[in-house]
Amino acid sequence: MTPVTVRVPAKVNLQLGVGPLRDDGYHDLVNVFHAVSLFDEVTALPADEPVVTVEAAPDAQVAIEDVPVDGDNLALRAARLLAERLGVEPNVELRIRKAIPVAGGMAGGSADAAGALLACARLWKADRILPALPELAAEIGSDVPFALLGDTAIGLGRGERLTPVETSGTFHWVFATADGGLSTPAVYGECDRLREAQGEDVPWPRPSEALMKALAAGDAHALGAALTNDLQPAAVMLRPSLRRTLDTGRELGAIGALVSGSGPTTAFLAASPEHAADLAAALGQTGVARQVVRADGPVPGATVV
Ligand SMILES: C[C@@](CO)(OP(=O)(O)O)[C@H](O)COP(=O)(O)OP(=O)(O)OC[C@H]1O[C@@H](n2ccc(N)nc2=O)[C@H](O)[C@@H]1O
Ligand SMILES: Nc1ncnc2c1ncn2[C@@H]1O[C@H](COP(=O)(O)OP(=O)(O)O)[C@@H](O)[C@H]1O
Repeated sequence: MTPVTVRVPAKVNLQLGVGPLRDDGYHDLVNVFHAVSLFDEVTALPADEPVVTVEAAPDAQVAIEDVPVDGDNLALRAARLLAERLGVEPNVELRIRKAIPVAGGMAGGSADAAGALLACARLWKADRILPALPELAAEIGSDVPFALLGDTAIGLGRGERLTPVETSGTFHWVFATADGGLSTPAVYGECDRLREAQGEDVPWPRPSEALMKALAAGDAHALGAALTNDLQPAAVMLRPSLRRTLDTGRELGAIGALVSGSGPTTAFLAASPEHAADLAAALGQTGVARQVVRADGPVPGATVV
């Protein structure tokens, strides 16, 4: 059996509308996912037992020591789930090469899970299961189906019910990663706490028309003005230094700035590739980020390379 390598993109949320807390502990969302050209790679090889290894991609300053290499690894969980569904032994070695920040709000673990599903389906010559992968992906995590799909899409429900969104052209991003991650459940919990303290009813989130128009027109300035993230106040409350990072990016000329998902990575939109290069260089010099990374979107989802 030949090894199979799959490349999977990170995401940034262009709109993250968070509805009330549901009885099952999740929140209904309007989650506009946008896949960007920062990729993890997952290679699946035959093995005597399930095993996972993790290494950093060249030049990527990612905290691989924070990634579990036991049964908690999302890629390994995905491989086991797929094997169970196919009725085969989950005997696979998964080699993960990470460029996506760990616990950074860019869905790196979800990307690895999606990559493992596709790589194992190919390794085990089970193409018949490919149409069922989005459903299996949703069992692993709310963000995993999008990592399979890629490009730009609205996620409803927990974020797993996806509809592609029309876009034109390419958008140019600069990401500032941070030292240490933020726990997704902790950020949702802080969001609930802040809302309760404010005592207001939580409005039902709706897709932003301004955002959809900006995406369809390929209008970066309009997109920058339409970016929203309901988790941002909670992420900033838990990591107050993010306020300064966001302000610095705006002062340096970003046409849009927000926390990526549950954070702590921050995302800055540029008007052109040259603007992105200038912005990245300027942000890098301020020392507000662990690492400054440029990426473009949208890009396709999990792809065999
Ligand atoms: C916030 C987002 C934005 O895309 O991602 P990150 O920025 O962390 O990558 C997602 O909603 C995270 O999705 P994902 O990381 O797959 O979450 P899951 O494993 O499904 O759930 C982890 C926990 O997050 C909370 N959760 C998740 C999704 C959702 N719609 N409502 C929630 O309240 C719940 O506390 C849940 O137990
Ligand atoms: N393959 C993996 N890559 C990264 N994190 C993983 C992986 N498998 C499990 N995890 C766990 O999931 C947590 C969240 O991971 P990640 O997807 O990187 O962040 P986020 O949900 O903020 O986008 C990490 O803290 C880590 O403990």
